[in-house]
Amino acid sequence: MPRAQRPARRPARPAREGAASQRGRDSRPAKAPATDGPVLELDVERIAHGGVAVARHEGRVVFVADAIPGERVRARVADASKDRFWRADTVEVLEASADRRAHAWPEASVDRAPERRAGGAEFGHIRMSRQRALKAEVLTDALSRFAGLERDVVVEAVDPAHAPGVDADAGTGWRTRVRLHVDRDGRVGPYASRSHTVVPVETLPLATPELQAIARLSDRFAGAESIDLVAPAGGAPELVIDAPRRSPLIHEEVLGRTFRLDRGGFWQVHRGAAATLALAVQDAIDADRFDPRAANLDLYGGVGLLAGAVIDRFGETVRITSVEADERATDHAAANLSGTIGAHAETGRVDRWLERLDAGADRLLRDRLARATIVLDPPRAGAGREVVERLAALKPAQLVYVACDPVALARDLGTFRNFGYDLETLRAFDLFPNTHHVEAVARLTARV
Ligand SMILES: C[S@@+](CC[C@H](N)C(=O)[O-])C[C@H]1O[C@@H](n2cnc3c(N)ncnc32)[C@H](O)[C@@H]1O
Repeated sequence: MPRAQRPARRPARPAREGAASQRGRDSRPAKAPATDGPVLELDVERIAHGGVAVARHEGRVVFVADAIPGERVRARVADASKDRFWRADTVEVLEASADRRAHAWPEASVDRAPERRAGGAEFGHIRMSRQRALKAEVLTDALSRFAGLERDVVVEAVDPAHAPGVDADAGTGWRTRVRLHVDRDGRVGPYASRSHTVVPVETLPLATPELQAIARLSDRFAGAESIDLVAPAGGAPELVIDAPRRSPLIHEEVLGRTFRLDRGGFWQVHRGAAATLALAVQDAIDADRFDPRAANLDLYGGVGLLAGAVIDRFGETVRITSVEADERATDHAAANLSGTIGAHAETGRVDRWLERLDAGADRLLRDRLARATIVLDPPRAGAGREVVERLAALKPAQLVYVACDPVALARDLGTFRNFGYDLETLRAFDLFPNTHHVEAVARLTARV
């Protein structure tokens, strides 16, 4: 039976986002978009990073929401505060793309006023194959602009075998974590796009069927701030009112491995994402370059998902250290990897941890690092120049970079190139159907 829990006291607000994305990076502006801006007729040219498309009005770039490249739309200007570009929301489609479809989440549809559209499904009006093609374009464009790499990318759908309950054709039923917000009247819903306005909803089609069943969307939660819905693979779905900072343990199961974690801790959101990424990392590692006795690393390791994937591919003799900033997650990683003698989990910020490693490494350790495979899965901002420089200086045999932001990935690949590491393989996955988000897994090796 699903359980509903309420802590005795209101906790500090956890640093997590709304329904649009739940990977722990916040890009919401503080203000609600204008509702009285001018309406423009626009020819939509191409897709941009961030789920909007590019059009032009009197020479100025206008980023348009809820449009598809090739369409002609009427769009209301929501933000004209910048000289270089404006933001606008489609209010009417004058010439529709052949790829336009009825929105996967009617409460996010262009039929509603922009400020009443549920956020978190900004590609829901686009056919699935075109959604993936647009995500591929964004990735290709970012690689070209920020890394100087000309490369075509295919965005792969999640294998249905790893995603029971997910409707792959509609891109629905996949979200195992949903954060909803509560308005002043106690009504519950996601924020509207780019705002803090709560949009009460009656449906949550992107959520897994078990979360849809327990969501209590017509209830009033007077005095509460947020509602979290969590559907772990290894237990009952839960509805949590105002999640406490310290949350109880849950279990996730991935390809025969069980992971324990905090209910409020980081975990991949799509029902099939953890398996997809574990397999993709296994696949990305070049076995000829892999040395189980080397000082292998799993950076930004969370509760040890990807270290576990490395061990599962290469066996229990693997030595690997998982590094993660969150102490609770590190504790779980230590427990989750405890079956492997050579696996360790350490708490630390990757930049500082690498600095200490570099300062203290003797010749033997440097040799083990030079034979290492380093997996890194940073948050949305990417690893950044300092971490990339430090990693390249260790001269590892190969790196496997898991990325949830195409521009951050491309920037870091550009830096890696400057320090002698080239992109060898790249795959991309549609782990966030009906949103603009895309995940990529890249292998880098030293230029010879
Ligand atoms: C995208 S998640 C990946 C987690 C894990 N690889 C997985 O797939 O479950 C990024 C992780 O990095 C951690 N993190 C964020 N910034 C960090 C930093 N500077 N140093 C170490 N860990 C960090 C977060 O707490 C989070 O667990």
